[in-house]
Amino acid sequence: EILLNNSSISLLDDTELEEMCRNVIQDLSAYGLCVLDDFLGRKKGEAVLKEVLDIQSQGLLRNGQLVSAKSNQDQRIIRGDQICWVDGKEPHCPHIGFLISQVDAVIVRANRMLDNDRLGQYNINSRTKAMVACYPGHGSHYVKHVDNPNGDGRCITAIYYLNLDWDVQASGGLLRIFPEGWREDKVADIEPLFDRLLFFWSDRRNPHEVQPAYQTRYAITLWYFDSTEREEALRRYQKDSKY
Ligand SMILES: Cn1c(O)c(C(=O)NCC(=O)O)c(=O)c2ccccc21
Ligand SMILES: [Mn+2]
Repeated sequence: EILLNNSSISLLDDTELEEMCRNVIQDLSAYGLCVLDDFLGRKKGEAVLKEVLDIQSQGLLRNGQLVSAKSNQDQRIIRGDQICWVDGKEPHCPHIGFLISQVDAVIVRANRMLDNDRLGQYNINSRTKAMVACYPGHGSHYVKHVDNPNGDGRCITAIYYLNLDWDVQASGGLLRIFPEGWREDKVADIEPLFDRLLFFWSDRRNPHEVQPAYQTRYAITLWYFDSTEREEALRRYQKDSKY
């Protein structure tokens, strides 16, 4: 995992950053999720997209390992996603690195703003590498799951979407979150729109699924660790911490 450096420089000025973090904290506390649109702006967003397309054209995306699913009768392909991990320092993807630094800046600041150094009950000081994901279309999807069901340390999932002019009616690919505590019939449907940044608690509060996509669907995901839960998890599973 990667330690956050508290000096992540934000594109935003301090007031704007403070304002954005207040919004993130409020929404996470109230709904368990937060959507920020136009996070980088069109130009920088397109530069990130171009780097992802380059990664894909170089064949660096590997087929997402099959999820050992229970007896789901008709679902032949459990997941058609293709992924690769990027730490953002690589010379061939400076803009992905820039995106990561901007998300880090929000998390670092938000972590500092609330309850003397804690985001809610968390203290975040590290994260995973960035997972670049592509759903190739043809109905590729991701079954309902929880990112961190067993306390592996991950507390916030951050997903940045890269899909220009995405139309869910035609192309599917909706992220449907089933937030714990919401009324039975209430779900959060998030469209994977270009330059959209989504935060949500990574634990059992947010089961979610990616509905079948019929166009190529790109996203970059970062998972942020709570230091206490992470230390505990590393003690428990020293060997196989895959991040
Ligand atoms: C490809 N992909 C995922 O797309 C999601 C996920 O929940 N995505 C939500 C989304 O893209 O809106 C995952 O959670 C995930 C976890 C491990 C490996 C691959 C994974
Ligand atoms: Mn997930």
